Amino acid sequence: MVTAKVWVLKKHFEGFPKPSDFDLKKIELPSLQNGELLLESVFLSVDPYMRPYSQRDMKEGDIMIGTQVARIVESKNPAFAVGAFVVANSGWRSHFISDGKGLHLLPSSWPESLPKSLALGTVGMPGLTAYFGLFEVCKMKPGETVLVNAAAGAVGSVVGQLAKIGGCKVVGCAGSDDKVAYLKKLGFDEAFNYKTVTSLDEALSKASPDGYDCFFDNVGGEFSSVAINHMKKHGRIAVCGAISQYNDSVPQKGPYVQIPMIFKELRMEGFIVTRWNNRREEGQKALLKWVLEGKVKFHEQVTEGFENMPAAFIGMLRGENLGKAIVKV
Ligand SMILES: NC(=O)C1=CN([C@@H]2O[C@H](COP(=O)(O)OP(=O)(O)OC[C@H]3O[C@@H](n4cnc5c(N)ncnc54)[C@H](OP(=O)(O)O)[C@@H]3O)[C@@H](O)[C@H]2O)C=CC1
Ligand SMILES: CCCCC/C=C\CC(=O)/C=C/C=C/C=C\[C@@H](O)CCCC(=O)O
Repeated sequence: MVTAKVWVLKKHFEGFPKPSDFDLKKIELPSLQNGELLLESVFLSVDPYMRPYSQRDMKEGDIMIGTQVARIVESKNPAFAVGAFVVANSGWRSHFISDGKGLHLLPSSWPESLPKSLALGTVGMPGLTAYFGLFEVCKMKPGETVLVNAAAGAVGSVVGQLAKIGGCKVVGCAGSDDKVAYLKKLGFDEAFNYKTVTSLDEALSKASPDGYDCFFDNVGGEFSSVAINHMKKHGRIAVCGAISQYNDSVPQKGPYVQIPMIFKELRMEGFIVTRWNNRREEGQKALLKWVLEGKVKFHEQVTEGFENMPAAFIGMLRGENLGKAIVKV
């Protein structure tokens, strides 16, 4: 019998999640039935979506939602060999049993030199979000100017690098000087710390006096209300996330955007990356190639220990991560 450790949502979050909102429990796993496999989580992802989704999809006592890279420990399923690695969507669990549905084997071309945790970040859901958000929603063209916020994060850092590969000028913002330095290292043309600029309006004008063709919005709120006024005519806004609002107990009341939308004839489109689940392989192949060519660089904020999952999650929401926030079991 294998004892699995799991993190449950003890209490729905009110404002920022607190350690006391979580509970660590143990579950005895049964023996495998035919067709089943036993897996152990090796890397787990902590992502912003968990904050709003927990409110919408979970009840108190549920195991926290999330994805992991897991190793197959025992298998009664011929499609999955012991020792292979998969990406699963099984939540905050140290071990779990699966019937194989919803498991994605890591591509056989996955080089030993590359950390398998990238399958949760740059070459996984966040990287695919950047890929499809840029190519399918922003529809960026060479020579255009792209703005991205939360730019030093899992999604934003890939957005900026893909935009550079696509021949664009790239402006990014992040919440610390270290993150800004990282953006410059990644090749962003302009980068600023939105927490320390005296005026966001001036910072956006200085970074691109002619304005922006594409705005990849990860943050929402006040930033977006200002940024929309810096869009060029026929600009496109990809509404990817609104992390500035996820932890609000009382919803923010933003100024209205209709006038710039009309006057500049903007297109603003929200999206969820699962829209392109049928093109997952295409995106992963392209991202893996760019990583191996050194054209897309990555950084992971790795927290050691399953017991530190809540801390890693809260830390990410507070901006403590540079690059993808990962927990190594
Ligand atoms: N639509 C979709 O399918 C998907 C959407 N997303 C969204 O993309 C965004 C980025 O996700 P991801 O890359 O995984 O996360 P990140 O790795 O970027 O981590 C979150 C970052 O958000 C920034 N942040 C947190 N609070 C605020 C705030 N109040 N104002 C401004 N910035 C803040 C912090 O960076 P900083 O130091 O810059 O403040 C923090 O590091 C999120 O909104 C997420 O929900 C992600 C995946 C899929
Ligand atoms: C409930 C209001 C949601 C508002 C928008 C919030 C977040 C956007 C975002 O971050 C979306 C992330 C999408 C992730 C997609 C795929 C998975 O890896 C997560 C699957 C979660 C699930 O559906 O089980």
